[in-house]
Parts: sequence; structure tokens; C-alpha cells
Amino acid sequence: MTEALLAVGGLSRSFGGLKAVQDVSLSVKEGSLSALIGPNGAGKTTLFALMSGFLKPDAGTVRFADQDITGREPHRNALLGMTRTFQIVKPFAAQTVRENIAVGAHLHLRGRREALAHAEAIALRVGLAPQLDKPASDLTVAGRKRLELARALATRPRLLLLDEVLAGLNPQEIAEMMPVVRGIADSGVTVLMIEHVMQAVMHLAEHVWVLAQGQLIAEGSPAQVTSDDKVVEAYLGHGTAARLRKAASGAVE
Ligand SMILES: Nc1ncnc2c1ncn2[C@@H]1O[C@H](COP(=O)(O)OP(=O)(O)OP(=O)(O)O)[C@@H](O)[C@H]1O
Repeated sequence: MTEALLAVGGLSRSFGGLKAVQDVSLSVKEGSLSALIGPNGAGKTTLFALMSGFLKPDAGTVRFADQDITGREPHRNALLGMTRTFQIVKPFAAQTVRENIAVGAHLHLRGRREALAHAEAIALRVGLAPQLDKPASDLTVAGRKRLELARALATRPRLLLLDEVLAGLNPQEIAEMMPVVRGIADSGVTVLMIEHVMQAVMHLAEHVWVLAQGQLIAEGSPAQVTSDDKVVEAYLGHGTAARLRKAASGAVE
């Protein structure tokens, strides 16, 4: 059986009276590509922040790569191999794409030349090679999303937490980005993605967790969770759920 690379147990966090994450337990298998879905405000980003050390939990534990990392700072977790991306992408606008990616590479590489060379290799993986020497401010939204992915990849993660890398992209850009995410997972990086684009969840994820009002309400394969009544009520709605099931079964409308 494949070992869990990340395991959280009984994780909770409140903001004042708001229970943003309540008693969440889940484990992410090494080598898997899985998804965390749920309505706006469900607690998904808060859960990522608790996993990666950007927030401290009120209760519960986080284990990563066989170590208890509960409450440990993000940069120490990154050194251990856990890196997250952010929903709002903020590159260093005046610097080139290459220099931006090298920022991530500096986690493990001291030398500037080495980091810049590593940046070039990463750019190839995410389709940014033609833009390497352009300022990051020249990138489109889709390009910035790729850059965010590249900066995270440059830290050489074992686990990549992707926070809505497809948000704000048009259907064609989504279709172009999906193989990039798949390619990252195929290269051996474990991926957990927060995603609202259900088409991507259905095509990419082997396992899905569903969060609503801070609590896990379902988990399973994409087909299982999209036919779960609780998920349909809390998140998808009947129309979307029916369309997803139809698409998954290959039926022609
Ligand atoms: N730093 C904070 N201080 C106070 N409340 C917060 C803070 N961060 C998140 N919240 C609240 O916690 C709840 C969960 O927010 P979170 O961003 O984790 O949800 P989400 O599932 O990621 O939503 P979305 O899909 O819209 O990104 C929301 O009600 C949010 O307003």
C-alpha cells in the first residue's frame, strides 16, 4: 500500500466565532493527484494554510513525510518538500520570468547562475520558455498562473498544494493548463489542488475531498462525490451534478 505523504488529524481553526475548519482529518497518498472542493467560504484555503504552516491550528495535527510538522513555519515545510501556491498571483513585476522562477530555486540553490539555469528547466515544464526574458508584468493572466506554478515547482516540492490555478482562465486556457498539472503529477510530485473548475477535477483527480462550512462532508472518486446527495445540495446543485455525470459516462447530449 502507498504511504500517506501528508496526514492531518482533527484539524480545527476558528476566526473569532467563525469555525473556518472543523475537525478535518484526511491523508494524501504519495504520488497521487487529488482535489479539495467545496463552496466559497468552505474553509479550503484555510485548510491549505494550516497544512503548510501559514496558520496555526487551534487543535489537531499535521504530519508530513513522517514528521509532526504541526505549527511549523512555512519555509521549514518548504525545505522539507511542501510548497503551496496562492489564489492571488503576485509576481515581481519588473523582474523577468526567469528571475521570478529563480526565487523559488533559491530555496535549495545558493548560486545565482545555478538558480537561473534551474529556472530555465522549470519554464520548459510549464510552457513559459518563450517568455523567459520578458518582464513578468508582460504576462497574461494565464501566463501569471503558469509563473506561479513554476515558482512553486522550482522549490523542488514533494507535495504541491495548488490553490485554484485555473481560476480566471478561459476554456481554452483551462484545456491548455490541465496537461501541465497532469505532467507535474506524472513527474512524481504529489499534487493536492483546490479547484472550482469541475471539468478539471473530473479529468485530473483520482480522489476528491469535499468541504462545506469547515467540515468534510464527502470523499471518494470524482464520480462518487458528484453523485453524493450532500455534495449536490451543498455545492454542485442538481443541474451541474447531472451534467458532470453525463459527461463522465461519455453520453452525448
Ligand atoms: N484571516 C481570516 N480572518 C477572519 N476570517 C477569515 C480569515 N481567513 C478566512 N476567513 C473566513 O473563514 C471562512 C473560510 O474561508 P476560506 O478562504 O478558507 O474559504 P475557501 O473555501 O477557500 O473559499 P473560496 O473558495 O471562496 O476561496 C470564510 O468565512 C472566511 O471569510
